[in-house]
Amino acid sequence: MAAPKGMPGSVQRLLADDTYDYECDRLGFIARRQRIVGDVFRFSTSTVVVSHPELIHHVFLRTNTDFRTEGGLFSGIRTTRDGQERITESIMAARRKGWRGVSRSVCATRGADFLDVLDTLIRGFSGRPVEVLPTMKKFFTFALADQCLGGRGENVTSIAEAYDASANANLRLMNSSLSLPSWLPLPIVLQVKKTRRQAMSLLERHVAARLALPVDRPALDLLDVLVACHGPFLDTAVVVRLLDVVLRASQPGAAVAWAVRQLALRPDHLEKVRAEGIVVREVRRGRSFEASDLPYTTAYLNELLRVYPPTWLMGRWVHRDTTLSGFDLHRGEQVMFSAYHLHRDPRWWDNPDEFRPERWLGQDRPYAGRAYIPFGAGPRHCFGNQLSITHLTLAIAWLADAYDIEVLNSAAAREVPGALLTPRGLKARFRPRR
Ligand code: HEM
Repeated sequence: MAAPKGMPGSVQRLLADDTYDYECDRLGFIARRQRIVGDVFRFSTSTVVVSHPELIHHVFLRTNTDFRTEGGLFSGIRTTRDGQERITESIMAARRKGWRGVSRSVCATRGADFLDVLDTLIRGFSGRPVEVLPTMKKFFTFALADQCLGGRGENVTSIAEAYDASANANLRLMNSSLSLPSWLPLPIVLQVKKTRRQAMSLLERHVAARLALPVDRPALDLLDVLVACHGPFLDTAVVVRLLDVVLRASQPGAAVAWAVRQLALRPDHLEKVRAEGIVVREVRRGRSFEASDLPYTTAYLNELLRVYPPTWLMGRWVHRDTTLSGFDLHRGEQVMFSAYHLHRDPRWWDNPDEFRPERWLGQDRPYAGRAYIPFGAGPRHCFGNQLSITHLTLAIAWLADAYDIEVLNSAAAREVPGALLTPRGLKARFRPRR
């Protein structure tokens, strides 16, 4: 495929592109290239990186037309063009039904259950050291499975277990930046396929049982919404979509892990979150809730997602030949952009390296232009953003209020920019305060 003419960046080196340099230091590599080359640069013959918020926004807005999100080998069960089209249509149909994540009212009424499960889990460790990231990922997998599939009281535990195994295999695969062909019989590829098949078959049975219920019923969870707009789409498309949704539990899991680390590092912020503890205790007793009831914790979460965006790197496939900022892009190429770097760019933020939740408490947005994208933007922005904001605000407020948190290896827990940005290896102790 011909490279776009005139685009700055590496001219292909013999047998290599920038992959090696990138693999040595992903975050540093992007920052350096952007500084030296500019806001658009070529990473390899088929990949372009953009860093300017307006250009990123153009890509977001032109998704579903010039650009596509689906396209990777493991983004869905079907990799045929036809299958991808159906999945895209299924998602967009659910969005047309008004689904912007799980509705606020459903989130609110389930707040007490959510906190009960979190508290039981953390108390169960009885002050012993906890591996924070896997614990939180697993917790959110169960919380999401409940919210997306279990609104009618079905037991979704075994589906959540299968999802957890599938998510772990998937993350191991995605942490590698190599594109592995799906037919290659490598253990990791086989593991991804096997765990996904297991989760799929449990899910298919769950969906079939739900489809057998009367049609005119109120939507209590995401499955109800997808079933309602199921219409001409295959059941499998619904199932694939659901699998994808619950796999996203790793993202709130990563965000809470960052919160645990950050709260322990900054007792001044911890005290301000604790000052809102009374609200979260009332939620646990059944009071309904919106994130705005906890203004400081909400600001804290915004800052956390700025400095440590779990989806730190996003991308689009070029669906049809087009241009971006005057450069030609060809079908099949990829455009990548980094929320991490955008959120720390001094052109759009004051003192971007400072972790300061207070920047979110003023009347005005604390950034210029469109420089804040933890949940993406445009027609394919995050499906679960409302749910995540609700869950994360509650979880952070509860952990701060109910526990003394001691992080055991803050310096050693590395900022790992794999498929997600995570504090890999973080360990902490939680001691009940009352
Ligand atoms: C801290 C939590 C989360 C973060 C930071 C996050 C971030 C994102 C981002 C940045 C995107 C857009 C990716 C892109 O444009 O390429 C996205 C898409 C998506 N998110 Fe989330 N997400 C979170 C939680 C969730 C949860 C809990 C769910 C499930 C309910 C979810 C479901 C989805 C889905 C289904 C998409 C794809 C939407 C589409 O293709 O139309 N996310 N998320």
